[in-house]
Amino acid sequence: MKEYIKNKKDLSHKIKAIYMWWHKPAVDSEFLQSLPNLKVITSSGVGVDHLDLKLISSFGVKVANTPHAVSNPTADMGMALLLASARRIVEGCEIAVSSDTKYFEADWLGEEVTGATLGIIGMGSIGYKVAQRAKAFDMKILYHNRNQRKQEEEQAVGAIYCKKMDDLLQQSDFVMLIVSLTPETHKLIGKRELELMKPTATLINICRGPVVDQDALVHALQNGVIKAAAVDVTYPEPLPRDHPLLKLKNIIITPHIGSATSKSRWVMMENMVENILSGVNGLPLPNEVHP
Ligand SMILES: O=CC(=O)O
Repeated sequence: MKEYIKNKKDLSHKIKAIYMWWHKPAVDSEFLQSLPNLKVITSSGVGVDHLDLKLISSFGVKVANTPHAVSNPTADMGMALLLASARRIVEGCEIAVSSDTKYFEADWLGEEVTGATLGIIGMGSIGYKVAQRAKAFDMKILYHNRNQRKQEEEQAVGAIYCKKMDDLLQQSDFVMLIVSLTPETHKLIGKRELELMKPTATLINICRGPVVDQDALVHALQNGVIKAAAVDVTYPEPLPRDHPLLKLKNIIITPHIGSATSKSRWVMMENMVENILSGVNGLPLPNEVHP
């Protein structure tokens, strides 16, 4: 795209808005300088960790995202990973299709989700939707968040606030990560945090790979520090084919598909169009993200 714009000087002056589809194109100062009349950048999805918001704002350009498109399907994905991990669905599928029928005789058990404790780290809109789903499974819900939710919101899903993340880690059977990736949340879960978790617990990550120290996770899964993990995100994506996580039986890895539903893609496109139309017409952006 950069090359295209460089070769089309007349066009670059006409561009007022761009949409970014899954973090592309890369936006840096050279790119911003080449588009002097740019007013708005709208990014697909909710995470904006790929954008330097301060830099973009210094060029007088606004940024918007599409949070409403992704929250339901990503919450569904969190529950899908939780259930799949607890009931060992992927392994079970391998057993069912295996030619080795001896497998069927193995003493092979999963964990019950009903009544188990779910610890949600990051109680934004996706986190809250996970809590609504978990309530229907009669799970006990703990959450850690920068700000405590309103009492009526907590009561509606039966969620208990843990001011200290450590308390949540120590008490949960399933810990689900749903935070934005920022300098504060980079490697939020490392060796110390994994060691605080129960040896029977499962870590689920549906936000961003670098929120977990992946080397520490490999060590924890190899040595029974925690029981299992289920992650929709890693670093890098995809993992190199010889990565130690790919060799483990007690992890489920999916290829960053939290919002990958046909409905979500439609809503995303609609929301991006709304953001662009508002931005080029000088109106407030429906989903502006502030630096
Ligand atoms: O990863 C997906 C998103 O940021 O929406």
